[in-house]
Amino acid sequence: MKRLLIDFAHSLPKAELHLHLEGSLEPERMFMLAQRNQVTLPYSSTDELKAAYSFGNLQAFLDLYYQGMSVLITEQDFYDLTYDYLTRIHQDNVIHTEVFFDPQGHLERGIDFATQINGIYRALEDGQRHYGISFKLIMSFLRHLSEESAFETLELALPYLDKISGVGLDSSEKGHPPEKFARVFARAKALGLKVTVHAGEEEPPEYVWQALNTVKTDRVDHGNRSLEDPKLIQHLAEHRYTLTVCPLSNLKLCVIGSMDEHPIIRMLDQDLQATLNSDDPAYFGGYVNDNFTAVINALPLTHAHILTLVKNSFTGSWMTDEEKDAALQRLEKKVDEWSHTRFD
Ligand code: HPA
Ligand SMILES: [Zn+2]
Repeated sequence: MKRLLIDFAHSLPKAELHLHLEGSLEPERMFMLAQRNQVTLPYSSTDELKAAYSFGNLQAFLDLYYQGMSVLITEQDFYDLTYDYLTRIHQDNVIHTEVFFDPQGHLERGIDFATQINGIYRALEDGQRHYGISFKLIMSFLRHLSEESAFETLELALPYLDKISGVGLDSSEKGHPPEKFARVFARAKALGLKVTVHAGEEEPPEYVWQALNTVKTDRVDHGNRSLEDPKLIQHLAEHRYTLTVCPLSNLKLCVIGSMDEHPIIRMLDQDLQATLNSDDPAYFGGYVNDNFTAVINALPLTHAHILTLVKNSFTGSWMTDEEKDAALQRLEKKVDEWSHTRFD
C-alpha cells in the first residue's frame, strides 16, 4: 500500500518552492569543479566528503555549505550547477521550480553578480526549453550579514530585475530575526519583487510573526515552529500562507528527532497550506520525490494528503493564475490515470 502511494506521489507533476541551488551541488560535481578551478577541498574523496555530512544543527550544515560553494568560480560553473539540478528534478516530474541563490556567499569570494546570475539564468532557460520546466529565480539575503550588505546586494541586482522574481532570507536564523531586514524587504517590495522568508525552522513562532507582520512576506520557508502557537496557526490558515516544508532537511538538521515525528500531517490537518520540498538535496539525502517517499514511509499519509501537498505546490507558487490553472489541469489528468487504483 505504501509502495502504491509512493508511486502515485512520484508520478504527479509538481512544483518545488524551496531549493537552494548551492545546496544542490552534488559531491561528484563539487570535486569536478574543484579540479577544473584548482580549488583545494579539505577532503580526499567524495566518500570522505559525504562522511562529513552529519549535522547537529543548522549552523553545522551552513559551515559545510559555504565551504562547498567555494568551487563555484565561473559562469559555466553556475550553469552546470543549475542544469544538473534541472536534469535531476525532471526525473521527479517537477514541472515548475522556484529556486534560491545566495549572491553574498559568492560576492564575498570575489565572484561578480553578473557571473552568478548569467550562468544560473542561462541554465534555467535551457531547462525550460529542454525539459519544459518553468521557473522563478529568488535572490536570498544572508541574515548573518548586515542590513547594509543586503541593501548593497539589492543595488547590484537592479540591472537584473527582469530575471529575478523575488527575494528571500536564509542562513543562520538564531540571533537574526526577520525584522533586522524589514527596510530591505520594503524596498524590494517597492521594486515589485515577491518576498519569502525562512522562519520558524529553529527559532520560535515570534520569528514567523515578524516575517508576516513586519516583513510582510508572501510565503514562509519551513515554519515548523508555528505549530507551537495556536493563534499563529489560525492566522496562517485564515490568510492561506504557503509553508515550504522540507522533511529530509528537518531530519538532517535535527529539527525533528525522527521522521515519524514530522509535523506534516498535523500541518495539513490544521488547514495549513504546506508543500514538500528538498531545501539542499545534495546535503540532506534527497530530491523532492525522496521527500515524499520519506514522509509516506514514516507517517500515515493518505492519497488525499499527497494530492493536497502537490496542489499546494502550484497554488503557493508565483505562477500567474492562468499558469496555475494549466498546471492543475495537468495534475488532474495524471490523477485520473490512477482512478482505478485502490490505495487502501
Ligand atoms: O535550510 C536552510 N536554512 C537556512 N539557510 C539555508 N541556506 C541553505 N539552506 C538553508
Ligand atoms: Zn532553505
